[in-house]
Amino acid sequence: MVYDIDTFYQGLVEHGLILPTGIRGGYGRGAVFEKILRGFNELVSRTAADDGAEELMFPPIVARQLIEKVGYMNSFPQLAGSVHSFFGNESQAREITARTQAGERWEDLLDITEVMLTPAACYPVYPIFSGLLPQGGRLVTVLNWVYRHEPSDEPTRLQSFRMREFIRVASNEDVVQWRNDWLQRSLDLLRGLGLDASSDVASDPFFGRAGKMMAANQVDQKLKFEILVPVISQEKPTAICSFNWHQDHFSGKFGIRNADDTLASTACLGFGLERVTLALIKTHGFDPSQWPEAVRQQLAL
Ligand SMILES: Nc1ncnc2c1ncn2[C@@H]1O[C@H](COP(=O)(O)OP(=O)(O)OP(=O)(O)O)[C@@H](O)[C@H]1O
Ligand SMILES: [Zn+2]
Repeated sequence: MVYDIDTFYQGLVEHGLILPTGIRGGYGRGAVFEKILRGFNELVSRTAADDGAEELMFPPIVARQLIEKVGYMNSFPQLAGSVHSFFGNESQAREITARTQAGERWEDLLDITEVMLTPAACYPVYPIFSGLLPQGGRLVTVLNWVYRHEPSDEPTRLQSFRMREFIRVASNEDVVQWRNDWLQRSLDLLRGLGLDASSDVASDPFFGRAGKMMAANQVDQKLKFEILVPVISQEKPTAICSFNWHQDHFSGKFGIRNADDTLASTACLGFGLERVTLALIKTHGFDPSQWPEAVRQQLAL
């Protein structure tokens, strides 16, 4: 297999799988790309069918207060996306028109709104767990568009993409057991699609010098695992699925308690749906009609 970012990108464009928009990491997705992505998402749903996860849906915006409360701006300010709008009067509106027509900067005429773009599909879920959990805790699944400010020419690094997540809230033991089970289940699922998947301990891209220590701590405590598949490089495989154990980070902030009144623990796992789709395309080729029959069947292609 040859790994070259430009050739891969060109191939994706030539086969109509992705549609350039002029935004780095913001290309459109063609019908075939979407069919693969949805096929995979449904395969995940079938795999998890007996778990009885509650399926919830949120818009791709979150309350600014939620972002502040979970400390996102301390950890990942470089990735944040903030929504601003216009609150001014007639003359200020005319000023915007004049400046945009003159090619001048105009954003100082905007103000922040009450919302930010959702950085991870699981964030809106934690506040709804507040209070006393039922015996055995809860399991929720969500699919959402997320935003991260990391413009790049790599087709696997997007500014906006979809995450299919499962979020478990329960006692420490139950949450860790659930995470371990799903790590193996996800590996089996991805290998069953012919992907060269392996797992490893990982860390989040925390900002700055203090962030380096947080990342080291995360690795030491094995709080984050990733499943990796070679997509744009053999030496540096791409994370297509992540498992995060937050311990009592969210439970403490939102007052989430187990049925026995102890502080709960949370964990989430997220499939990066575009990355899984790209890993399948890289592995099996640009034309899904030529993919192995067993893979086509599982994805209902
Ligand atoms: N820039 C990106 N472009 C495309 N896919 C991405 C990008 N960043 C992350 N992903 C995908 O999303 C998955 C989850 O990302 P990440 O681990 O950062 O979020 P998370 O597990 O929800 O973390 P947390 O909830 O703790 O913020 C990754 O495994 C990857 O597949
Ligand atoms: Zn998550």
